[in-house]
Amino acid sequence: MHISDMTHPNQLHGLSLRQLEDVARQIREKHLQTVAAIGGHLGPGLGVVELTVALYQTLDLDRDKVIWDVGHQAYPHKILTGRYHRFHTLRQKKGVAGYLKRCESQFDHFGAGHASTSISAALGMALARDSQGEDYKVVAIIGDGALTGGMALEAINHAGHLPHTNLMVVLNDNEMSISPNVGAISRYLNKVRLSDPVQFLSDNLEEQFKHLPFFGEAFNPEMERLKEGMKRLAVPKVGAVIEELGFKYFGPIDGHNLQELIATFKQAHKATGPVFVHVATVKGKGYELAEKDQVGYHAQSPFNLATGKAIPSNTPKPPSYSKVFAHTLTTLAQNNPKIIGITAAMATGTGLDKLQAKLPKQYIDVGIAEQHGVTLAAGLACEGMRPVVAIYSTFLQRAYDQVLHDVCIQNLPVFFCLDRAGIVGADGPTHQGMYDIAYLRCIPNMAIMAPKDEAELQRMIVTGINHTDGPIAMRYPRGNGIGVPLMEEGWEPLPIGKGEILRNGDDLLLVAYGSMVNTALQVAEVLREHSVEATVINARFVKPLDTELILPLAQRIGKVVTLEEGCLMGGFGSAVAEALMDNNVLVPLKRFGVGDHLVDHATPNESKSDLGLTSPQITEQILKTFFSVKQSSVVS
Ligand SMILES: Cc1ncc(C[n+]2csc(CCOP(=O)(O)OP(=O)(O)O)c2C)c(N)n1
Ligand SMILES: CC(=O)[C@@H](O)[C@H](O)COP(=O)(O)O
Ligand SMILES: [Mg+2]
Repeated sequence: MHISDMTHPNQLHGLSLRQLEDVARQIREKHLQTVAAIGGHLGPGLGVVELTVALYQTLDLDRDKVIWDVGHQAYPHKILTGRYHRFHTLRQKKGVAGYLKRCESQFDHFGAGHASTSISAALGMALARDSQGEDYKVVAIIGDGALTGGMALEAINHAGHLPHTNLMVVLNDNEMSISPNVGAISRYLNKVRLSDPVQFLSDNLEEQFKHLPFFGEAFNPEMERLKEGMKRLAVPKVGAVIEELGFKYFGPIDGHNLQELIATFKQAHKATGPVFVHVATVKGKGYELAEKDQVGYHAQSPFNLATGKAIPSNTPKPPSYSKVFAHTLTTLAQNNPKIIGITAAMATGTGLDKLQAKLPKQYIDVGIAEQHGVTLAAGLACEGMRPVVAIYSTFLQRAYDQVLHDVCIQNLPVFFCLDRAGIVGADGPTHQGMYDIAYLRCIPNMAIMAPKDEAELQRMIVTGINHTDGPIAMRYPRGNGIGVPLMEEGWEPLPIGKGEILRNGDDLLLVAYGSMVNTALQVAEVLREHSVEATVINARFVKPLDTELILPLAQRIGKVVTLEEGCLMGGFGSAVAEALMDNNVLVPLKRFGVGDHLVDHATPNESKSDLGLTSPQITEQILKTFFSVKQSSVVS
């Protein structure tokens, strides 16, 4: 069977073990070739090739449901479910998504992207099945990293309390999150991984019993109860925690041994109630470089398969915002032991691994536990520490009540550094940093700022560290800075709530925020060619907004445009609009940002173009709206 002919996972049924092993080999090859060519998540999917083939061989995916946690590891799933021929479009505009999407395939039973949701969704489907008198299997596949997320534990708590609800949870335990996994649960699982399979020991004891005369042959309920009790006592307490939580535990099993996987899944399918199958895998399995550097090969840009090296880009690029953030914070932390950097399993993505390396005592990785991380920071702030929560804009959504309830209501000095704020590109709608301006701006006590470039980022970090009157949040985009000179130290803090005028002009007021300030300057230059002179303001803060600067200029110039890389509803433009209206400055205003719709996976430039957020598009819209200049007369 060639996987290019596979359109339905049920085609795995009836294949011999050798044929299944060949299918696994082909999938691994396709996964490797594709990710090397176009980039994406490499290690996670390599680790679940056999798990996917074995599980799907024991399911009927015309009826049964499979829910992958996160979904970054589900490339084998995509290859087996009819997307082989489109797989080369992975994470590209209008191509195959990087995570599961219900609208993409009948076999993507639940979408994700954010971790720790699979067991909740699976339990919901199982309860729906039972209430409708249906009879199909529901299986959640969750990684050991995702299992550190509170939602997963909430779902286990619920499922374990429903002894008659058939649900399988498959733990893909590779001892890794993006970085090495953290926490007591991970430690326990690692200990269990090293034990003999519970099932094997239990069956082995059963065999021994048969040779003991007093147990006899005839079925005797009393004796059965005695045997079960002795087995429970004799079998080491591996998996005991899981069993005590109401799950029947199977494992740990070798996640790359198809025969063992298939036998265990078949046995586990026979069990009733909640079932937990613990599968020990190797992240990056089958590609030596990824097995050796499991952090570095979690995700890759296009790379040379033979050397493992990223394909070099032709033009040298400025440092990334994350890199500048990490360097600046680490430098400040060296002189301030109260600074504690907190990440929720995103040490490499945020750059906090640099702080960890230099000042491990001032670094905390809470695992995929954003809610815990924020309230942990609140506790640290209560006791005079200077907690800095480095977190992607999209992942802070997971801890919204903790920001509001535990930090802002108590007006605690927590510094939130929101990376990946704005359009992120290939990760698509689940990862866009689209909403942080809106979701934070409405919370009392929160100050909110965004730098125009990587040099101002450094000044804002000092500003945030020094701001101890209450909580403060700073957002910055994914990717490289714009290439301005950076200072090694001695960064000057900024006055809270104050913007700056970057350019003067009497015909239009351009008020820009964060990553769109550079765009505003580009727009102003092109407008000049149409004899339109614009004033450009770098707002720096959306809360408090610098109304002393903005309102008089708006009143005098009489035409206002706002620019932000975020949702328009409740965003920066809304803040300016509210300030104009509340102060009776009734002038024409046009806001540029992201409308009330999701932003799908594409390159950031493709998304900006689709959203009308490129400089030429904004210029054209301004000329048309305010200066009745015809379309497409704009020099691009
Ligand atoms: C709520 C949330 N926080 C952080 C992330 C970023 N993230 C993506 S995959 C990953 C690690 C997941 O580890 P695990 O579940 O063990 O899967 P593995 O990569 O090991 O296959 C993290 C932290 C996320 N997707 N969702
Ligand atoms: C699957 C997941 O959520 C992370 O791996 C995410 O894709 C990282 O995003 P960046 O590539 O922007 O760090
Ligand atoms: Mg893992």
